[in-house]
Amino acid sequence: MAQFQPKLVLIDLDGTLVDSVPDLSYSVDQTMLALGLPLRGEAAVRTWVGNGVQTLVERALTNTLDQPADPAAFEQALAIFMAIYAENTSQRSRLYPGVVEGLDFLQSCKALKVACVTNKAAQFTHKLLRDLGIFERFALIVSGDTLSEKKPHPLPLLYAAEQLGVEPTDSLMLGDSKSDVKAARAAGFKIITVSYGYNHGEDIRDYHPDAVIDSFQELTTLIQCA
Ligand SMILES: O=C(O)COP(=O)(O)O
Ligand SMILES: [Mg+2]
Repeated sequence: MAQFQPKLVLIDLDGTLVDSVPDLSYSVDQTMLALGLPLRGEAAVRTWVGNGVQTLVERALTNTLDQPADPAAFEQALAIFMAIYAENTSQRSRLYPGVVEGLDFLQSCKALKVACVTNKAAQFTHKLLRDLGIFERFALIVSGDTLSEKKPHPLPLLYAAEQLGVEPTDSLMLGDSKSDVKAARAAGFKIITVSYGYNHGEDIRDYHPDAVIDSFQELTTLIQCA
């Protein structure tokens, strides 16, 4: 990708800023234990994260990526998971190496706005960002339950751009999954993905983002301050 001069960078949360799977898989397994179901383990949960809390619970219940769960069992499991994850949102989760340096670089660009767009529900998004010390870094946070649609729908990206007064053609999404690529393409944003995140067991390169980075520190070579 040629060097890009965005006026807005939207950053995904799970798998991009934060390795949140240790807390998510702990909470999934505690939920399974409470329901008398087999534990699912961290490797499976890693392939299930990225489409919001409800889809994660449905996948955990069915032990599949795409089978529907029984509605009553789902409601029960969701309530248990929400209570456990509320108490286990951040203690096992970590910022990926290079994230702080990358945010420092983006925030050194005076004309650049930085926001967070995640499919994670707002109550968990805010707590996780606060507990890891980066809540104040974002001009706007759009969570999975902020709007009527989540990524891969373009609405959260278009909403953020509109709120911050930037055109989609001047905007860049930074994410880890095919939902981020699809949302960015549909919104008319550029898209850079990280190689280390969660993409349902698939190689993110197969979705043809504009660039793939191994660390946020590589942003200094890809992005020019406008
Ligand atoms: O699935 C989730 O809850 C969040 O996923 P995201 O931060 O990668 O959008
Ligand atoms: Mg993600």
